Amino acid sequence: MAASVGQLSSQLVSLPCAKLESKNCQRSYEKLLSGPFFRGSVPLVCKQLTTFSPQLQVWKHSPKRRMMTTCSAAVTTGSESALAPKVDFKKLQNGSDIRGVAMEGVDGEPVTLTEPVTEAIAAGFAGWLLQKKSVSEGFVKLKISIGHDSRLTAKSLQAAAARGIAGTGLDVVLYGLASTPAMFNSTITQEHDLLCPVDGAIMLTASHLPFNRNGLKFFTSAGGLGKTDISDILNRASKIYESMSVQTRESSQAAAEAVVKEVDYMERYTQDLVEAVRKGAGGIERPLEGLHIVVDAGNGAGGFFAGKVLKPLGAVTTGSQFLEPDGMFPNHIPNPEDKRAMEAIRKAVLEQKADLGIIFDTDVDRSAAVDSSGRELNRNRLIALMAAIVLEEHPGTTVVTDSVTSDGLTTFIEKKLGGKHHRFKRGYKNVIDEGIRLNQVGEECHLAIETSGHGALKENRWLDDGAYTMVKLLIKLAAAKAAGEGKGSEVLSNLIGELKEADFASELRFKINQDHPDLGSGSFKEYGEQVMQNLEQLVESDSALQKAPVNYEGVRVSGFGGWFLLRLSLHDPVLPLNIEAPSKEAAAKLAQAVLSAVEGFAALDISPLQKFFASVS
Ligand SMILES: O=P(O)(O)OC[C@H]1O[C@H](O)[C@H](O)[C@@H](O)[C@@H]1O
Repeated sequence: MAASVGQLSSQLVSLPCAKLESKNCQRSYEKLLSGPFFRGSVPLVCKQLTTFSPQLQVWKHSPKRRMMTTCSAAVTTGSESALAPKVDFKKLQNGSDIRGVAMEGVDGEPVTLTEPVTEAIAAGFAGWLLQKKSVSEGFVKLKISIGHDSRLTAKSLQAAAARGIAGTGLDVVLYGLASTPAMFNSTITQEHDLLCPVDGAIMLTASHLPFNRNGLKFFTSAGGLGKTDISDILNRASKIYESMSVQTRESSQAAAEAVVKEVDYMERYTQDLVEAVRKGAGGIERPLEGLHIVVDAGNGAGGFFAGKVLKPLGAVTTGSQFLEPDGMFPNHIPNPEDKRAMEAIRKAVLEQKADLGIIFDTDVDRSAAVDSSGRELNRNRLIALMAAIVLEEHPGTTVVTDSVTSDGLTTFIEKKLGGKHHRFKRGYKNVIDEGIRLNQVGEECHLAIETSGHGALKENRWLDDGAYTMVKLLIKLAAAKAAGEGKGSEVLSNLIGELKEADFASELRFKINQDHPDLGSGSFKEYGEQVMQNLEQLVESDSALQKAPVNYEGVRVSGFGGWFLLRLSLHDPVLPLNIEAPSKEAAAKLAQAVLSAVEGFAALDISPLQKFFASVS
């Protein structure tokens, strides 16, 4: 662990010193320094590099280094001033996650998730956990595991989080590069040699967000923490941060040096995935023998899946791509909802003539697939596929999804599969919590899944695990192969053969300008509500349009053979509009209805609608 990282000033960017030792990261930094993000940030980067020069031997021969070391920017080392910036911890909350800007590099995005802030948040989590556990179990020395994705700030924030926990008197186990679901699993794995189960787990990740961000997710054996607990932790963190001094940070550093241990937990986690496929395939050791499956990890944390899961199961993985972690994400955004990302894995499948393609987001809580014909199995199609598999196992069960799912999906789940589609709200935590709630009130539900690719199964403790979602597809594929049924991934494609899809689907996002006088003294949320109320009134007076009889979020309307949903974004001052229709003309009619309702709202940027009309005319 890089101890001197602990002396970093919060005003400086956190450089992942350990990461710079790898060629990959060196390349990433060269790219960062010569790329468009670097403009205007020279003095700041110089400051950091000067500060960290002992650890930056690796840059000695880089031509960029001369430029950096000749910069006259003052060197800042750890001091009282390191904690001077006031931090609004509440602003770091993003639903049930914590997210912030962890490094410089994007104009107008100052660093908010510094090392001292991360240290305070981790200490806040430790305090929260201590309170929970001591209430229920009496005093025991608790352990917290920490893992991270491939981000450039991963190592330095991991060190900061370790200090925060150790300073509270708890033990710390570092996993290094890990997946979000693996972190949850570490709270339930029973294996003394691995120091498991841990009492709490932290994953450092900002999912698919740009390279300069990072964040924290928290788990206990009861699952991921919810919004209320995150607010509580941030409250505690704010107080801890205010009382931090050089002395307290030094003693946390000393505590960390004494208690931090490292463990290869991913070895165990991947073994569990391998065993799950073997078991599902009827106990065959290499059930994927003869299948060619390519993986695209988008340079996130999911590269393990090819070598540690697919290969031991017998699959050929030639042509798998972007498996090496690289926090600059140089190839595409690791996001199975992203068109470029899906195109990249589609191309790989077709070029390799592979049977299946698998793609993960950065921290592997989301995934999608591509069949052997190059058909993308993401969004509604992935939900339909998972519903088909789960409903074979649990006839009649309810499937909970987010709000932007299609009407075709409802028909498929209810008419073809005989299940019940419960279309709920956007947000993976909302969807998963609703699945859990339904079971509690006596409605059987085995699958809760979002179009984003977050999918959670009751059989997997309601954990949204992108790797486990793929395990379910692999079991199906292995069974078909053993039975000599179908070629490639036909068995998967056939399962959703009757899913009706709209010829036209689009998502437009209207920004609300929070500084616009039209907002008056109200919030953007209130403004968004007004827009939606206006739309609702207009729909009621238009006989061509029908409001959805059951709806949990925004305004969902059917008409002209299609539907639209206007809702408030979960996090941003944005109103996203989803439209699906049988033709461009029908889509234009639906969009026209929305336009008439929103055009009077001056703070709303409706230019995406104008562009939309231009594209469909
Ligand atoms: O409401 P939006 O801006 O579309 O964002 C909604 C999305 O936000 C995050 O990415 C969550 O992880 C997703 O679960 C959620 O669906």
